Amino acid sequence: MMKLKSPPVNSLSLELLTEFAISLEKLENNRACRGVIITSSVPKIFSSGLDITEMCGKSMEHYTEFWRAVQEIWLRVYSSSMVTVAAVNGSSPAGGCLIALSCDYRIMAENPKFSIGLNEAQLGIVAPFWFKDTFVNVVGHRIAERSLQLGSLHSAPEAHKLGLVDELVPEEKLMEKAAAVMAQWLALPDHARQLTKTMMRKPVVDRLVAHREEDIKNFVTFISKESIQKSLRMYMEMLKKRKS
Ligand SMILES: CCCCCC/C=C\CC(=O)SCCNC(=O)CCNC(=O)[C@H](O)C(C)(C)COP(=O)(O)OP(=O)(O)OC[C@H]1O[C@@H](n2cnc3c(N)ncnc32)[C@H](O)[C@@H]1OP(=O)(O)O
Repeated sequence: MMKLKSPPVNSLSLELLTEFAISLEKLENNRACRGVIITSSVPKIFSSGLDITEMCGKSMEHYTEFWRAVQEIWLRVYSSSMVTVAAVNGSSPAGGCLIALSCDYRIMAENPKFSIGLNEAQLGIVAPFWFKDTFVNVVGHRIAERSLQLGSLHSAPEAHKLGLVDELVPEEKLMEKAAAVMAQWLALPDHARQLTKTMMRKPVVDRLVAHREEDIKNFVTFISKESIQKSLRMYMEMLKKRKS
């Protein structure tokens, strides 16, 4: 099991992304480890997505390093040879949702206050093509298009209805259910499951691998624009105001 632990909201900072990638690599290289449940140890939050402070007021070099780390975590989770189950025990906007979408199966706590979705448009930013591709592969084109254009955050019941999460369970049963799902998936021979997973996901993975540097350049150019920086600052201020 891998528990995200970076209070207060598990925002995906460069440090957390790097630690996450190292831990995944260790598991991946351990032949005895055939599956991983990804969850959070922060109450009510799975992950608040990318750490916005990493994308505000920093240098081009920093944005480059940060975005490479975001790509890396997606490549590792999405193309993992292990069975990956997301036990979504709290809200999971944007990058947090991407982590869950990249797993093989998603179980979410049945709490209508928890929300999940790719809400980038609400921040004035655009989800990159590989976020979009991952989303489309889970929910289909129409639902992904509407949800992305509106930057929707869906409540847990709504997310289940849309197929964004596979199952809802009472919070106290989440880990038990995740373990049961893992056992079910691990009952199959690894090679058949792994080859099937690769067949289904390879086109999307290859697309980023082929355009990785271009994608970084795009991100750095986009995020460095004063208008985008202004939107992000305003969004952070809104988060802080909402609190007080
Ligand atoms: C070509 C260009 C491509 C660009 C693609 C970019 C792709 C990905 C985008 C992202 O992932 S951007 C991140 C999107 N995330 C969000 O919109 C979530 C924002 N946060 C929230 O909605 C809430 O914080 C929460 C997660 C629902 C939790 O609410 P709660 O009430 O429990 O906590 P808060 O009081 O709101 O927050 C505590 C503390 O954390 C700060 N914070 C929250 N989220 C982030 C974040 N993502 N990054 C950095 N910091 C975050 C928040 O401001 C509070 O700070 P303080 O006021 O305590 O200093």
